[in-house]
Parts: sequence; C-alpha cells; structure tokens
Amino acid sequence: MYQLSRGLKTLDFAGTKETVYERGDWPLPKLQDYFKNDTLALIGYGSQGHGQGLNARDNGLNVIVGVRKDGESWKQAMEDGWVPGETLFPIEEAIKKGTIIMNLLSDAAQSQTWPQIAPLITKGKTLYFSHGFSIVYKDLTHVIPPADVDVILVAPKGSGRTVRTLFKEGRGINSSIAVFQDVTGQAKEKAIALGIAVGSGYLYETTFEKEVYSDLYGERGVLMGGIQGMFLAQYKVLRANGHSPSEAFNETVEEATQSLFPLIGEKGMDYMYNACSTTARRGALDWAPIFEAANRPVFEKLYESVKNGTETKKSLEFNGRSTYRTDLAKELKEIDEQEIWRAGKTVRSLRPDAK
Ligand SMILES: NC(=O)C1=CN([C@@H]2O[C@H](COP(=O)(O)OP(=O)(O)OC[C@H]3O[C@@H](n4cnc5c(N)ncnc54)[C@H](OP(=O)(O)O)[C@@H]3O)[C@@H](O)[C@H]2O)C=CC1
Ligand SMILES: CC[C@](O)(C(C)=O)C(=O)O
Ligand SMILES: [Mg+2]
Ligand SMILES: [Mg+2]
Repeated sequence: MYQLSRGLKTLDFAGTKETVYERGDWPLPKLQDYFKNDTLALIGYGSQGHGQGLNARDNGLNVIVGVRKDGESWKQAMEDGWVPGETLFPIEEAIKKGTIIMNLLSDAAQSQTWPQIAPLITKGKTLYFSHGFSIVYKDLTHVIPPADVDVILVAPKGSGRTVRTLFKEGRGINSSIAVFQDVTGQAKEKAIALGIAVGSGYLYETTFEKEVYSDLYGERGVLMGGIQGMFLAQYKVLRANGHSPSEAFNETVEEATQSLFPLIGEKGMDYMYNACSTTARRGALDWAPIFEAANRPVFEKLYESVKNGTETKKSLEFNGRSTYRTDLAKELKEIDEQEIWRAGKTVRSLRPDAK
C-alpha cells in the first residue's frame, strides 16, 4: 500500500498520492539527539502551549515557557510544573534564551506583540507557528519575519487538551506541517521533528495559506459553528412540536456523541449507517443530499469570508481587546444557558458512569 523511502511514506488518499511522516520514524533517542543543542521557547500557554509544551518536555527535550508575568497563563504554567527563573520566564526573556521560538500566543496577541518580539528573532533562531494566520494575513497582522530565519508550522488538528491526552494514552494527534521560509535547508526536517516532539502521531504536508484557510473554515463550519447551529435547529423543531427536553436532547446530541459519531470515527460513515436500522438507512440516504444542497451555499459563503480576510479582521478586533476573555465568556455563557445545553447537563448526570 505504501512505498517507504528515507522515513517518509507516500500513501493513496482516495486516489490522490500524499506524503506523510510518522512518529515511528523518529524514535525518542533520535529525537533527543536532533534537538540536543536546542532550547524550545514556547511563547504563550493556552490550550496548545499546555499540550505541546508538556509533551515536548516529557519527550526529554529542553523546553522553556514565556508568558506575561503573573497573568492567567503564568499561574497555569506554574501549576503544570514550570518553574519561574528556571523554565518559566517573561516573554522577551524566553525568546532571548530560545533557539526555536514557538509562537503560541493567541493569534490576536501574535500581531499585537510583534513589534516587541520581532527584534529578538535573531539569525540562527527558528520561528514556529501552529497556525498560518499571522503570516498569511500579514497585511492585517503586520507579522513579517526577518529574512534570515527558518519559519515553519506544525498545526495539530485538534484541541491542545487532546494533544496532551492522546500523547499520554500513547496515541497521537494528526498535525499538518509547512515551511514558509527555509534559510538553513533544514526547515522541513525541523518541522517534522518538532511535529513528532509535540506529540503528533502522523504529519501531512500543507502550506501556511492552505492551513489557515482550512482551519478557519473548519472551525466555523462542521467542527464548531456548524454543529452548534445544526443541533440547535433540530432541537428547536422537536420542542416546537411538543417533544420533551429529554427526548429532544437524546435524539439530537446524546445519541450522536455517545453512539453514532464514535462509530463514524472508528470505521467511517457507511459503518455507522450499517449499524443503524434499514428504516434509518433509507431515510438518511434520502435526506443527506437535501442537507448537502441546503448547506453548500453557506459553506461557499464561509470559505469566501475566510479567504477575503473578513474572519481575520473580526478575530483580530475582538480578541485584541483587553476584555477578550470576559467578552468571550459572556457569549459562551449564553450558549450554556440555552435550554438544549441545560437539558444536556441533566442527561449527562444520568449516565451510570457519572455517578
Ligand atoms: N486551541 C487549540 O487547540 C488550537 C490552537 N491553534 C493555534 O495555536 C495558537 C495558540 O492558540 P491557543 O493555545 O488556543 O491560545 P489562545 O488563543 O487561547 O491564547 C492564549 C495565550 O495568549 C496569551 N495572550 C493573549 N493576549 C495576549 C497579549 N496581549 N499579550 C501577551 N499574551 C497574550 C495568553 O496569555 P495570558 O494568559 O497572559 O492572557 C495565553 O498564553 C494560535 O495560533 C491558534 O490558532 C492551533 C491548533 C489548535
Ligand atoms: C477547531 C478549533 C481549532 O481550529 C482546533 C482545536 O483545531 C482551534 O483554533 O482551536
Ligand atoms: Mg483554529
Ligand atoms: Mg484547528
């Protein structure tokens, strides 16, 4: 099924050949030897900082964290065992000490802090991102790296929390890698090694542009925005037709997350369909194209909004406010207070393993 050559594999993805890189090609001694002269300076300690930083540390690499002193992340990092003055520093100090600068600040903060950070990214260092955002939308972010450093990307395709839990389970997140600037001729190899170091299972190749377009699109679509919208629409129609909250929640969310979606994850859509009744299969086969047709124009509109920078502008403006945490929390509380999610809490409390 694949050809193995110098640690890379070319696989057939539904008729398209793509090259992938796997953890198996980077045993721990090789990884540790590769980074023996490096200090990975992880700037920012949100979800990704936590997952990637702890994984790289557990892989035996020399990792330090740089965040705003006494901010929320500073406290979080200390709770995770990073020691002020030893492995935890204010941002500028960490960048000075690091050879590989892993910019894991929020996308808005990457732009805001760039004027202070840029002069510290000196020749010989490597600049690393987990998103194409700052580089691709440079007209909005003003992040333009110095010409004499490698600029690479490792973008885990999952939450930083999952980056950590999968690693601890001996599994791995899938991540994409890309090179924006290759000064040393080693940029791609470094991206692959870092991808494995932070806990990836396998890596696929992309570009900064493709990464950020697909990522912003996916999270606004099926992964987050789309699923909340779809769940809510289905739930509301059930309630409007006299169904109880129990029934509406079970038939919309609980059965999806606890029974059917894991089957898709395990063995694909046809497997899930085949695990359901012939009655369900007939109806779902008929309705799937109707949902596709209804949703397609929304997805087209969303992709355009990503590509033309509208989504980026909004994100920079909103998350660049000093009140970004409380503003987001307020809107998320509104979701939490929707009847569907209040009903969900009671449903979850009734799971035998919740007791
Ligand atoms: N979340 C995820 O799972 C994924 C994220 N990514 C990408 O990884 C990168 C990091 O994302 P994520 O881990 O979610 O982090 P967040 O977006 O949650 O950002 C959190 C970090 O940014 C810092 N920060 C925010 N504003 C400022 C500021 N003005 N000055 C200094 N620091 C600031 C916070 O520090 P403080 O506590 O001091 O405010 C905190 O350390 C982003 O590029 C994101 O797109 C990629 C894949 C998945
Ligand atoms: C789906 C949201 C995400 O893109 C991610 C976890 O991959 C993010 O930006 O957090
Ligand atoms: Mg994202
Ligand atoms: Mg993502």
